[in-house]
Amino acid sequence: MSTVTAEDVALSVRGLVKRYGSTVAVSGLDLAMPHGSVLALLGPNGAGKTTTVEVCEGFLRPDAGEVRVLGLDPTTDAARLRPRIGVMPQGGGAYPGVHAEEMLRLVATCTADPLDPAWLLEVLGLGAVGRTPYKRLSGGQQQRLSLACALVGRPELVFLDEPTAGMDPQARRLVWDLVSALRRDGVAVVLTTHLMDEAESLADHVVIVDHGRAVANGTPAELTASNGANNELRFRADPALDLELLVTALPEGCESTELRPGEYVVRGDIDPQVVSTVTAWCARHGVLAQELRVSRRSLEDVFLELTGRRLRS
Ligand SMILES: Nc1ncnc2c1ncn2[C@@H]1O[C@H](COP(=O)(O)OP(=O)(O)OP(=O)(O)O)[C@@H](O)[C@H]1O
Repeated sequence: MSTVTAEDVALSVRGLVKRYGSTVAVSGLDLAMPHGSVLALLGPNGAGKTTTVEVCEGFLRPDAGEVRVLGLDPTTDAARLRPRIGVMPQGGGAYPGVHAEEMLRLVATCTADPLDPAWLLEVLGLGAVGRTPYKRLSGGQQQRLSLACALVGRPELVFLDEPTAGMDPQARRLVWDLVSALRRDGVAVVLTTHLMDEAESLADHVVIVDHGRAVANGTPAELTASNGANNELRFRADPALDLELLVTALPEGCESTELRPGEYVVRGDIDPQVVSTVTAWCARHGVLAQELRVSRRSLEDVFLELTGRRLRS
């Protein structure tokens, strides 16, 4: 039987703990991803995503646990690892007076076999602003420049911390296409995002993090299909329907909730019989069910179920 070694996976994290004083930012996190795949880290504000990424990038020292990036320890092997990874930090950042192209060329000189900076700027739609100082670029342009800096050294693994935050839909699509192209070329991509559609359409594997721990782990399809209840039936009607009464009419295992006043969901094994039972029950009680539809649970539904609806500070 063959053994999987740290070199066989792009990233391996076991039992990672990171504290800031009395704050436990990461509390025993495990991650693993193969080469040429996209891993999305999702989680509410303060869940520990950026801290995890910064430990993997070698910017923070872990308090406990084992981290291997491309088979190397990011703390002790930083000099060997840096040329092989790309980093797009949250919010970017640069010397305000530096021109976009100047900055990318500077980063390119630090790498062994860089891509052509002028070509990369064109690819990212920044060809026309190459001579523009960083501080005069729009937020979305600064983000794209930051992405260019992460990619110019032909990395084997890229860390993208909220790469499309603040981008317009066109720029976001461009970044999505780029991430897909990187993956096709065998590059591993670790992505943190608050955009569920971004994770759903890009990621091979999703880890939902809360309070520094993984609370769910799987492909987007696995996560949205968990518990065998991968469909749900939604409808709108007058608020405060007697759902206990509705549930007694439904097959065992189905449950119903009023998500917001007048917005209902039935979860369980939604088959034609359940749809017929709900509509018949509504008809019997004089309820007009509007916008009735059966759909797969979204990643956002799963995320909110696991991490709650309470706003994080
Ligand atoms: N330098 C720091 N000093 C002290 N506490 C910190 C520091 N950086 C992060 N924290 C705390 O660690 C916890 C995890 O923060 P982290 O930035 O890793 O979360 P996150 O999941 O990336 O959040 P967001 O989605 O808001 O970016 C939070 O409680 C945060 O306040």
